[in-house]
Amino acid sequence: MSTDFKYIPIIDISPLLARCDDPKMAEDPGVYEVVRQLDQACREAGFFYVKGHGIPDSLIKEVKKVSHNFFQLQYEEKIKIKMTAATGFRGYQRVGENITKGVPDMHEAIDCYREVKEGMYGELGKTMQGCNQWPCNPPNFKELMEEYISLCKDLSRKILRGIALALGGSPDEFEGERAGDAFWVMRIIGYPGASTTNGPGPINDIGCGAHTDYGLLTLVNQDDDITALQVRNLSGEWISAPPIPGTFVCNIGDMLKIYSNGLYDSTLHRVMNNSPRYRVCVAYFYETNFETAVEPLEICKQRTAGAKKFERAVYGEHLVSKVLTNFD
Ligand SMILES: N=C(N)NCCCC[C@H](N)C(=O)O
Ligand SMILES: O=C(O)CCC(=O)C(=O)O
Ligand SMILES: [Fe+2]
Repeated sequence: MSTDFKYIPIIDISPLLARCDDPKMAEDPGVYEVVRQLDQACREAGFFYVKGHGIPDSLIKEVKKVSHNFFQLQYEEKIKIKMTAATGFRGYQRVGENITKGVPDMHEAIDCYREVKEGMYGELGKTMQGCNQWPCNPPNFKELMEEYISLCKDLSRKILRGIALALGGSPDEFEGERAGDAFWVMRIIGYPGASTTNGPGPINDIGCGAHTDYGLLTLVNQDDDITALQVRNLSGEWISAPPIPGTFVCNIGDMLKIYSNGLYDSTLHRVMNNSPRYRVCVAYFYETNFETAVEPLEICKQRTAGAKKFERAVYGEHLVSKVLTNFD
């Protein structure tokens, strides 16, 4: 974020998607217009809504519905897929178990990651080794989520082709060695309603404390009717990202900040569910290849001559250091 934005722009990306795998996509006026809007949104807010994304509304809704149903179960039931170090930090965590900047978050969640097989990524990959743990109800929970993940992955890749053009690169800047074998994370998150935070039990109203996301691009599928996600602008004001039916909220992660040499920032955001109702959000995080060393792109260095140069980082190291400090 580098401005005092007051709202988060909405971008209809359908012209980009229509020409996305055409090598001449950059010459298309419709694509050009989407790229211009992406560039502006990424510079000004680091956040934007996408509509015209092509993921069926029925699937988007179903994913939230089964998530609500899971969180309504008794603790004994949810704990059957408990997240532990032995499962590569995959699975269910209770309210208060996730910690942001030292403070327990008022959310429960199921964390999922791309599968990491034994020996993959050597020593670095060890922390994340494991398979996802899925609730057994409904019986198609896993299948539904895997279908959703596959569509989110494809959509993220396509949005990044637009962002690559916006940075002045070629469309496949974030493919191949950089993100051609993208790692991904998905968090199915539940935020109890505000009234349940009175009396014994949860002790603050921060659903998720201020943080930035770790990778390239996040796709947020949030419940309709509850405004809880807030994004910080340059003056430090918290700007709401209310649900807009038919859209995803997208935001830039730390790896894209580095690639762009700070042209685009990974904007701080937090979640406060002040509504009395339980809120669900399913966040999909599209990342670089696990072992890729991320450094500012040459084209971005030229455009930011003299400005701060960001340090080289390895995504997998960044993720592991976060995962190891996210839980008590
Ligand atoms: N994979 C991603 N980006 N997860 C975002 C979680 C943010 C909260 C976490 N406790 C933290 O402090 O990072
Ligand atoms: O609940 C939300 O709207 C966003 C959650 C989030 O920022 C995250 O999980 O990284
Ligand atoms: Fe986030």
